[in-house]
Amino acid sequence: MSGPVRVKICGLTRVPDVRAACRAGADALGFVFVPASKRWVSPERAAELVRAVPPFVERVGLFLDAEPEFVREVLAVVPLGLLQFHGREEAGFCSQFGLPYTKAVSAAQEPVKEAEAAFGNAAGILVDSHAPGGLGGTGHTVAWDAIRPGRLPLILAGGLNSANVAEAVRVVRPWAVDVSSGVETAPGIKDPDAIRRFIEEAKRVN
Ligand SMILES: O=C(O)c1ccccc1N[C@@H]1O[C@H](COP(=O)(O)O)[C@@H](O)[C@H]1O
Repeated sequence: MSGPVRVKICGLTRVPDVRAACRAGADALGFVFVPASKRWVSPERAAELVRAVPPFVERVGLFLDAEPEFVREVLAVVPLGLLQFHGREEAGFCSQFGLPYTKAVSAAQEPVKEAEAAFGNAAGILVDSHAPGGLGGTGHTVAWDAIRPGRLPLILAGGLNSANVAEAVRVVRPWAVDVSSGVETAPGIKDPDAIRRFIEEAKRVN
């Protein structure tokens, strides 16, 4: 890792939360296009949310075993800059949309090195506590000391919050951290104070 860790706030569903995250210094915002998720947003709703995102804040679309036609439908309506795949997608699938992508892998099931071999053209590997095929955003942490960053930027997710993110960054030294449930009062409903505290805590680690 070099410089302060980057922070992605994921699972936004409301314009005021988008604005609060940007004001607090978020580097990236995530929009969940997974119908079974409580944080699901329709493409039209996501387009409205993305209109509230200022320049230089990355807009990330999260998918889980979606049909390629659905990803294209979303891209036709929502100007995303990065795709995040959370299911059993393979590298060929992930790279067909003309946008950089990150691949989520389960910390317990796939070491980062193996993931990098399988997803060599990814922009980064996201380590989460989810099992492939299952839903993410569980709020469960992963065993940080078992994670060995490889050559690709590593994004650490899974159960992070303002009380544990500084320690997680110190142990793993990721390129970025990603949080959803740790800054919420309910799924999809973000708490501006929790977002602000989370970003402060993450970025204070040298
Ligand atoms: O947030 C969701 O509902 C979700 C659904 C399907 C796949 C991933 C999902 N969220 C992602 O899971 C990680 C960890 O989240 P948490 O901080 O533990 O709640 C993060 O990348 C979310 O974007």
